[in-house]
Amino acid sequence: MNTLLQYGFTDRIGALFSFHFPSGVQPARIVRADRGRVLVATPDGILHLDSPDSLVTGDWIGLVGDGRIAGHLPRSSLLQRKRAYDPLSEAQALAANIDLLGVVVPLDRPLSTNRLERTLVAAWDSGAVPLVVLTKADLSSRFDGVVAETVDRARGVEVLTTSAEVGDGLEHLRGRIGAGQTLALLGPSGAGKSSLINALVDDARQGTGEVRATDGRGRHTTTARELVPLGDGGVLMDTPGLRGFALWDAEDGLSQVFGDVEELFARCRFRDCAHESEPGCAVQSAIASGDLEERRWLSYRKMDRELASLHRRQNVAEQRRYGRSFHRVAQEAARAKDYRNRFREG
Ligand SMILES: Nc1nc2c(ncn2[C@@H]2O[C@H](COP(=O)(O)OP(=O)(O)OP(=O)(O)O)[C@@H](O)[C@H]2O)c(=O)[nH]1
Ligand SMILES: [Zn+2]
Repeated sequence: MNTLLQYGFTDRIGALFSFHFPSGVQPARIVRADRGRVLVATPDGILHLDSPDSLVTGDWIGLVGDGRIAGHLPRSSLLQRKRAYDPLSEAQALAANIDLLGVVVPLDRPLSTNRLERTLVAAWDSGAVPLVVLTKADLSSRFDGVVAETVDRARGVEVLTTSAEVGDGLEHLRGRIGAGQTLALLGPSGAGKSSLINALVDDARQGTGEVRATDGRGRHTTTARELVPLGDGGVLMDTPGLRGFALWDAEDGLSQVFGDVEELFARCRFRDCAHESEPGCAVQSAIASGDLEERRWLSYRKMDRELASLHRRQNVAEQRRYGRSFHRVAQEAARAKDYRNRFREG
C-alpha cells in the first residue's frame, strides 16, 4: 500500500491538493514536528526534512522535488493552547487535521466534571468531532455511577466504554475511526491513553513507536512517530504536545457545551440581567426549580470569567501594539507636515 494511504490520505485530500498546489507538487503528511525539523510520510516512505516552525503534526504539506516544503493545506481542525505562563503570547498550534478527538475519562476514579466540560469545550473549538472514551472499564465497579454521570455531562456527545486490560470496546472504537480519519486522545495523566493506543495498534498487528526514516543525505535513522497507522486507513495521533492541554479562546465551544445555559439568558426579564438576584431572572428560577444545576451554572460562570480575562489581557497587548504603530504613523505624519510647511515657506 502507498505509504500515504496508511496516514489518512483520501480523495478529498487529493482534490484539495490539486486545488492548492501546482501539478508536480507531491502530497505528504507531518508525522512529527520538532523545532525546524519534521518527519513526513510521503507516497514512497518516511523522510526527515528541514521545515518552517509553523508546521504541526497532522499537517498536509506539499513537497517540491528537492525536498523543499511548498506550504500546507488549510487545516480541517486545529488544536491550540495558550502558554499558561504568558497570557500575552499567541496561541500555540499543537496538532492539525484531527477528525475525532477522544476525551479520555478513566473509570478508576471519581469523575472530574469540570475537566470533562473544559476538555469538551476545547474539543468542539478545535473543529474536530468530540467523542468521550471511558477507559479501564474493568475497574468501573470501584466508582459506581461514573458512567451514567459521564453520559449525562457529555450532553449528547457519543460515549464509548473501553478496557485496554481486558480488550472490551476496542473493536467498537476501531470501528468508529473510518478510513482516512485521524483520532487523537486528550485526557489527564494516568487516564490510560498510552495503554489504549497500544491496545488499538496491537490489534492492527503493527508495532507502535519507532519508525525508520531517510534523511536528506539518504541516511537511515530510527525515530518515534506521532501518527500511527491502524492498517485500515485510520490513523492514531499520539503526540506528547497534547498533554497538559489548557483552555484557549473557546467561546464557540462554550456555547456547544453550555448552550442550554445561554438559552436561559434570553428569558430573563431584563436584558442586562446579571443573573444574581434580579426579579424575573430565568437562570435563578431554573436553579430554584432544579432545571439547572447550580454546579453547572458555577462552572459556566468560572469559564466565562476566565475567557473574559484572557480577552482583556489580549486586548491590552493589542492596544499596546496598536499604540506603538499609531505612534509611528503620527510621527511620520508630523514629519511630513513639517516638511510640507517648510516647503511652503520656502
Ligand atoms: N485495570 C486497568 N488498568 C489500566 C487500563 N488502561 C491503563 N491502565 C493502567 O493505568 C495506568 C496509566 O495508564 P497509561 O496508559 O500510562 O496512561 P496515560 O493516559 O498514557 O498517562 P500519561 O502518559 O501520564 O499521560 C497504567 O498503570 C496502566 O497499566 C485498563 O484498561 N485497565
Ligand atoms: Zn438572569
